[in-house]
Parts: sequence; structure tokens; C-alpha cells
Amino acid sequence: MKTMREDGNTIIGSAIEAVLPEAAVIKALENRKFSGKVVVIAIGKAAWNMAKATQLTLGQQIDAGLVITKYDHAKGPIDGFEIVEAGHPIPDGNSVLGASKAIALVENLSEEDHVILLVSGGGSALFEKPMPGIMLEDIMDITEQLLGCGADIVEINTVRKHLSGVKGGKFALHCKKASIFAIVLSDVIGDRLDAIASGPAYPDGSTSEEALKIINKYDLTVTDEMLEVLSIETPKEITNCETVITGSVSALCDAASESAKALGYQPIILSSTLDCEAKEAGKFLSAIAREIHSHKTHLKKPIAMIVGGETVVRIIGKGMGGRNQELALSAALGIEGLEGTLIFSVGSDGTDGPTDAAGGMLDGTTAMKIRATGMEPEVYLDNNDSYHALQASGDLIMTGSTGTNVNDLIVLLCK
Ligand SMILES: Nc1ncnc2c1ncn2[C@@H]1O[C@H](COP(=O)(O)OP(=O)(O)O)[C@@H](O)[C@H]1O
Ligand SMILES: O=C(O)[C@@H](CO)OP(=O)(O)O
Repeated sequence: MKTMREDGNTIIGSAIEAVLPEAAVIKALENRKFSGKVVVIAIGKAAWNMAKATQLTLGQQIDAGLVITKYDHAKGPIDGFEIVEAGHPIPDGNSVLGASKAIALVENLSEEDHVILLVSGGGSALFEKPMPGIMLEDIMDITEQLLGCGADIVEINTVRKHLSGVKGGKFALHCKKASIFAIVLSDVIGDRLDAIASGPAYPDGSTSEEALKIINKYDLTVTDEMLEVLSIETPKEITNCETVITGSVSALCDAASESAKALGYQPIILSSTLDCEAKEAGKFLSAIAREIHSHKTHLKKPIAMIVGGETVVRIIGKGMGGRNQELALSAALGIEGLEGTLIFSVGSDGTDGPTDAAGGMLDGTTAMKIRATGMEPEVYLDNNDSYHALQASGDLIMTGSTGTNVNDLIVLLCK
């Protein structure tokens, strides 16, 4: 019989496999004719896989291609493509270099030409051209503030879109009259196209007023120049772009559910839109686990509770971690000593926060193992240092970059 940890790893493997973008990209390109010059621009953490699928489908039809992805996310050269790796979640000079190369490829195209834009999450950091008057350092600083203040991705990107010359539909303006066909892999709850990678070619649904409200709500520090630029509206109408959306956290949950069922668990998808604080989600899941084991519910073991979404973290400590690891450490405290329980939380992109781990997988022994090393898990949780606590118990999930990005998967297994 397989262990619960083996079951957990099987579920992670099958769920991620099911949301790799290649098949969806090939399907989206099927039966489409592209006239004139064809330029392919791929941005985001899944950019390499999406570009590779496009190259295999269109081959010689492509006149020029560019992949802009996170460091260590390119898996080798792609015929006819230049590859730029850049900073994420904080943009860096290569994010600006990548965007300037993309603009150079599209700005002289004419009406007969086509831009195939492959968009995946991560694009906001990886693809950047600050608005006139704004420095890259300003964007780096506000990004750091936004990521640590507890703002959700829609709020974060509302600010980023207003400060950038390629987000919030503004990349479409650089393509002038060329036709854009965008294939978008969703990593935003509700699949908001103006939020995924900050919607480079999609009409922006957010306003300057909202951007300024977010600055006030989280008490963010901005310069006078930034305030001025935040007051400039983003494009509300884009006429040269057709968009197809593929993949989502729901598909990730469905695949996890199928896999759990095949392993003998009764799967229940609790939610595919989780967006609360990571710590709270960990507490809540462990409360459910305790309830299931108390036999007071009608829920029959073995059972798999499946949750998808993207939690948030308010960073108050100085430690290292990510939202999945923080959820996992919080759950480890909640189920300390409980048998027959496994919980994992994993980012489908394979990286959680600024760490090399994808998330954490824990059971009733995790907190005890951390304590056995002389570390207090509560202290590590308070210091946002989930990485080192889970490293000590051997409970980090390490997948490496997966080639996709459709949000996070959280599963509770009870036997
Ligand atoms: N020490 C930490 N503990 C918990 N979360 C953190 C820590 N440092 C950064 N984060 C979180 O990591 C997130 C960015 O990481 P990442 O996994 O790359 O996000 P995404 O997958 O959405 O791109 C931010 O939302 C930030 O709040
Ligand atoms: O690029 C972005 O804006 C977000 C959402 O799409 O992705 P990530 O959270 O992976 O940075």
C-alpha cells in the first residue's frame, strides 16, 4: 500500500500535468491563418512551453519570436526565438530589456501583419517599460511594498498597470495596426483578463481612482511623479486584439480530484477561489481535518478535500517563505499529533515566493519534527520564515519550474 505522502505526490504530479499549456496552445492555433509577418511574443512563467508549442505548430510561418520568462524557466533554445530571462516577483533590468526587444519587434508592423501574444502569470514582473517619469527602481520598490502588504493580485496589478507603459492594454498600442491574437493561461481567480500578467493587450477595467485608493488603503510610499502618473487613465478600448483564454485553477482542482479518486479517496472540491490569508487557510483546513477524525461529521474516510486559489500574506517578519509554505506551517501547528492526515499546498508554477520550493507537505509529525531540532514553529510562522521551519522537518515540496502557472493547489487527505 502506498503512503499518504506518495499519494500526495501522485496528486501533485497529475494535477500539474493536466494544466501544462502545450495542448491548449496547439488547439487555440488550430485552423487559424496568419497573413503578413508573424511575430510571436511569449511572456510569463509558462512562456517557454507556450512558445515551444507555437513554434512546433506554426514552424516556418513565424518571422520572429521572443520569450521573456523568469530565471531558470527556459528549457533550451527554440528555433527562431530569442530568449530573455528576467526578475520575478520583483522586476529587474532584464524585464525592461525584454519589453524593449518586444516593442522593437512589433512597432513597425503593418495592418496585414500578426502578433501572437502568449501570456501567462508572472508577466507583470517579467515585462516592464516604466511610464515616462518613472524609474525602474520606483517600480521595484512599489512592487515590494504591494507584495508584502496583503493586497490581492487585482489590487497589485491595478497599481502596476497605471505605472507601466506595456501593461493595462498599453502593449497593444505599441503594435499599432497589426492584429494581435492573444492566448492567455489564467492564474487569476475569476480569470480576469485585465489582471492576468496585467493584461498587456486587454482593455483595462481598473481606473486611476482605484489605483490611488489602493495606495491609501495600504499606506504605500510613492513619489510625486508616481502620483502624477497614477492619475493618467489606461486604455479602455483595444480594437486590434482577439483573446483566447486557456487553463485555470479549476482545471487544476478537477485533475487533483480525478487523481485522488483513482487513489481511492472520496474527493470534494471545497473551493477553487480561495483568497484569504495563508495562515488562516492553514488553520481552517486543520480544523476540518480534526472534525473529520472526530467522527462527528457524515464525511467518510478516506477523503480528499481539494482547494484552489491564491492566498495572501502580510509580511511582518524577516524570514523566508511563500504563501504555500506559510499555509503549510500554519496547518502543521493545527494538526500537530493528528494521525492519518496529510495536507499540502503547492504553487502550480513550481516556485513559492522568493524560494526554490514549490510549497509544503505536512502531517501530524511535522510540528514535532521542527521542535525536535530546537526550533519553535510558532516563532518561525510569526517571522514569515516557513521555508526554514519546513526545511528542518524535511517537508518542503521541490518540483523545480513546471512550465505552467495556474495558481495554487491545496489538498487535505484523511484516512
Ligand atoms: N517570507 C515570506 N513568507 C511568506 N510569503 C512570502 C514571503 N516573502 C514573499 N512572500 C510572498 O510571495 C509572493 C510572491 O511569490 P510567488 O510565488 O512568486 O507569487 P506568484 O506565484 O503569485 O507569482 C508574494 O505574494 C509575497 O507575499
Ligand atoms: O503576472 C502577474 O501579474 C501575476 C498574475 O497573472 O502572476 P504572478 O502572480 O505569477 O506573478
